[in-house]
Amino acid sequence: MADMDDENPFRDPAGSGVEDVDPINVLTVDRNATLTLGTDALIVLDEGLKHRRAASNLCGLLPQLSKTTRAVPFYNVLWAEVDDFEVIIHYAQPTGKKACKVAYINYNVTDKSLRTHTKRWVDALMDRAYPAPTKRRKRIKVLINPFGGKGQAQKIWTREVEPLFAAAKCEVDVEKTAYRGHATEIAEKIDPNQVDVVACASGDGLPHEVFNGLAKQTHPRRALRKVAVTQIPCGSGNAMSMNLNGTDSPSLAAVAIIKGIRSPLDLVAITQGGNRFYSFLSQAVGIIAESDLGTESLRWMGSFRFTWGILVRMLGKTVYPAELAVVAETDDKRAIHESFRHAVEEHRAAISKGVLHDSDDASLLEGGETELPSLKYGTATDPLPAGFQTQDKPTLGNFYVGNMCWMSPDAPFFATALPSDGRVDMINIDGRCSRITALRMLTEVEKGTLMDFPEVHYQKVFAYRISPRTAPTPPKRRLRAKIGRWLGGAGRQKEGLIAIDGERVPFEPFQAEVVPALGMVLSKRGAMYEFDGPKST
Ligand SMILES: Nc1ncnc2c1ncn2[C@@H]1O[C@H](COP(=O)(O)OP(=O)(O)OP(=O)(O)O)[C@@H](O)[C@H]1O
Repeated sequence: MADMDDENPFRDPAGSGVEDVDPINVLTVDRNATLTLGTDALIVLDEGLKHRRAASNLCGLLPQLSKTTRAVPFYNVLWAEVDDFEVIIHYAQPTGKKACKVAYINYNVTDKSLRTHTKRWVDALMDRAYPAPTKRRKRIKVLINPFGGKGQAQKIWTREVEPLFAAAKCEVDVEKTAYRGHATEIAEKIDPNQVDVVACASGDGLPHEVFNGLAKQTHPRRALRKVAVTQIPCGSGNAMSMNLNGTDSPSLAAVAIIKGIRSPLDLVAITQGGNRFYSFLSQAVGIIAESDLGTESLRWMGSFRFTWGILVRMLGKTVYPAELAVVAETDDKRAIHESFRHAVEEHRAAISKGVLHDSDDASLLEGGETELPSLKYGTATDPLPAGFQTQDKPTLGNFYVGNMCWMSPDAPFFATALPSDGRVDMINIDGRCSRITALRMLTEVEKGTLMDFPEVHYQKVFAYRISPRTAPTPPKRRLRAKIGRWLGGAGRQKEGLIAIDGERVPFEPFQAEVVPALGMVLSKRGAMYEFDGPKST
């Protein structure tokens, strides 16, 4: 894809390959204009552009524009068709670094002998705009959470996203969520044969509900495998879009969805008490859960409340005691980096050979396995099975488990996370680590190098059980603890917090196990997140 290695998907590719082009790639539309299929982009060469622009040139006061060519990366091309002899191209035009809008190119082919060539040329443009295995004209069920983030989801959808989906001729069906849990109910009833994609105009709460709704269908495995879950970032937490669309801009995310490749995603089966559900993003006990869920009274701070919440608790050396039992693959950071690098290289090789497959697993889709896989390690209330390594952690500070890399726009906590490697990445940090180190960690998170701190225990994990306890406060420190809680926004909080995909669950033991490739998402790259790996080892 044109933008695979580039932050800005709308760059004009340098050297788009107009020299030495095969005549089959050139469409002469009139005496002065040609459209050429370059290496990465459509090249519009139009002598007329010069004159047209000159006409609005404020009586010659502005310097004459001489630009007669422009390049539209194939990634930006949303649709192309020919109607009689009129060639119509819809594309996403950048409007600054973090947004785009629909624009059009229209030309009449004047030479009537070119009918067959024109048709072939337009087909070839569409093939480049949607290289295999990208599906065209996706059937998208859009769910809008009118209260997500700053309550702008409806407006964002109408102004920024809907026109792009329409220009790409996607089939769209829109529904607003009316209450908590509504997205689960909708997803439970979706016909997987009629819907390719559920796009959640929301934060990470709706995708969580949609995965769990699909998991409640009569043939859940099939539904989870067929319907790709995506996010149009409109919430306060937009991690899914950061990881898969590479952006938290709604319009750029819309293009990423239009051009997205179906990619399997591991889901994490969670059991707690009698409940069973799936997590797609993260589980947190302690500082992260508290900074996310326990800072409601600090909403006036905007997104800074998370950082503030973490700072106050870190500086107060807050601990969250728990018993932790883990089935891990490894905690050797060098080996983890190494296997991540290997996965990146394999993926690059697959792209350069053009062997990215569409992830439609025929055996699952055609009447194969349709039920949810049974739990390998039982539930949180069963006796702990063999194979779990148990440790008491009386001074645990941060327990954070991620299935994706980015947890927020500046925070690639889990630098080596992969979408479907059958493992989750687990971070444990002792709450007594020095304040200076804690501050350094906070500032290093954005580089993706948190895992390299010796104080950070980092593991690749298949399953775990955590049983958190409330830390007793020694009588002498009660006042200090109270002030700390108040400063951190948790003045009225009575018990500890657990966040799963950013949503609160009861403060009780839970067990988690990775179910490889159970879910389906759309991604820009296939089997990788939009993160180029940690900056050091
Ligand atoms: N109409 C509605 N009224 C109230 N809650 C809703 C409604 N629609 C969806 N929700 C709930 O809102 C929660 C948060 O949604 P979402 O993740 O989209 O927004 P957010 O702003 O990122 O989240 P948060 O409020 O957790 O910061 C979800 O659990 C969802 O079930």
